[in-house]
Amino acid sequence: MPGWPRTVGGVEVENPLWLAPLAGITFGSFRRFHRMLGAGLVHTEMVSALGLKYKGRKTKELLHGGEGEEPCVLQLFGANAEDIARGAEIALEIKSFAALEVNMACPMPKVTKKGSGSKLMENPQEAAEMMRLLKAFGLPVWAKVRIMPPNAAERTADFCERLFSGGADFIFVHGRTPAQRYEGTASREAVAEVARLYPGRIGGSGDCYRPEDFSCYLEMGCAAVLAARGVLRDAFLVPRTLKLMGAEVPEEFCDPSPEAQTKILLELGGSIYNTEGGPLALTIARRMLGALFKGFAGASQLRRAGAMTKSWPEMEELLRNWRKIDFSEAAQNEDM
Ligand SMILES: Cc1cc2nc3c(=O)[nH]c(=O)nc-3n(C[C@H](O)[C@H](O)[C@H](O)COP(=O)(O)O)c2cc1C
Repeated sequence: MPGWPRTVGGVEVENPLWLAPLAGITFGSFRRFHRMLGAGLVHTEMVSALGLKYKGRKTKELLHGGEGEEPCVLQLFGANAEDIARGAEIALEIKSFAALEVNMACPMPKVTKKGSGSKLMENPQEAAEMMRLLKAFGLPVWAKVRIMPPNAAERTADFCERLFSGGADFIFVHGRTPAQRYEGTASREAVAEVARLYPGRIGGSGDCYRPEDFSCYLEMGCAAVLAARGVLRDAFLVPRTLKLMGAEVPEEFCDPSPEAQTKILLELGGSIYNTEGGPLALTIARRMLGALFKGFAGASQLRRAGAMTKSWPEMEELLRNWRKIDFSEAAQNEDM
């Protein structure tokens, strides 16, 4: 992309469109997939610092990644700075990361009731201490926050200032308050207000579904933007946006034929099957069917057939053969 690569938040990146942390989704194969499609940086899903501390095998599996995903940022969640630091220490014994990030944004009760996620926005001292302790690992230290509710004692910018004073190198601001969870509209203006105060140090998140959503955050002063639910609706959102921004993007990622999309989904599913296992391969492939094959004849029948598959090998078989299947009979029956 013109003017890139550049260093943002202490990490060298090819472009400012990055894959967000998504719990249950941004595991290794999914991260590699989106790096291949062009995302400038990827995130792990949020990983429990306490889970790492108590040697949870499942927690450690969340870190698995491998070649082709770099730069990858580790996102941790926890309620106190010591736990976060210990979690980071254990994680870095397993794998290296481009930066260490703390989740101060998750609004879900199972996270906030233990003092983690967006609950940390009510505890700025502990949040800043997390940044301070993470600095000791010599990697860039990042945080992801939400905008403050209107009645809060501090403004979003005040909270960010505390994190920067603690040593934060980069902060993502999601333009929803914790109480909004994932409902309503994200306030880009509230994110931009903070971005204008800290040029180059704020990333934006919230309601990025179309190329112009990403451009808007960048034009308003954000140094990077996160692709989150948007890539679950349109798998090719990032490459299409990059192309519009002037990046060189392989044509097969911008206007992919059904065959090319099938190949990509088979590769992703196969990689998940081999690395993370069959049940996850099936779940993600079903989900991705909704984000692929838009506008092609037989796509809705394929989605329906995919929803009926009971294992990844069955789904694989369907994907290999769907162009040869005559869905017309099924479609006729549906029309009746
Ligand atoms: C299924 C799902 C899982 C998420 N998991 C995380 C997470 O692990 N860590 C985090 O900081 N944010 C998480 N988020 C929030 C996203 O990273 C992003 O900030 C949010 O979805 C707003 O962007 P969007 O409106 O473009 O989807 C998650 C969101 C969704 C929908």
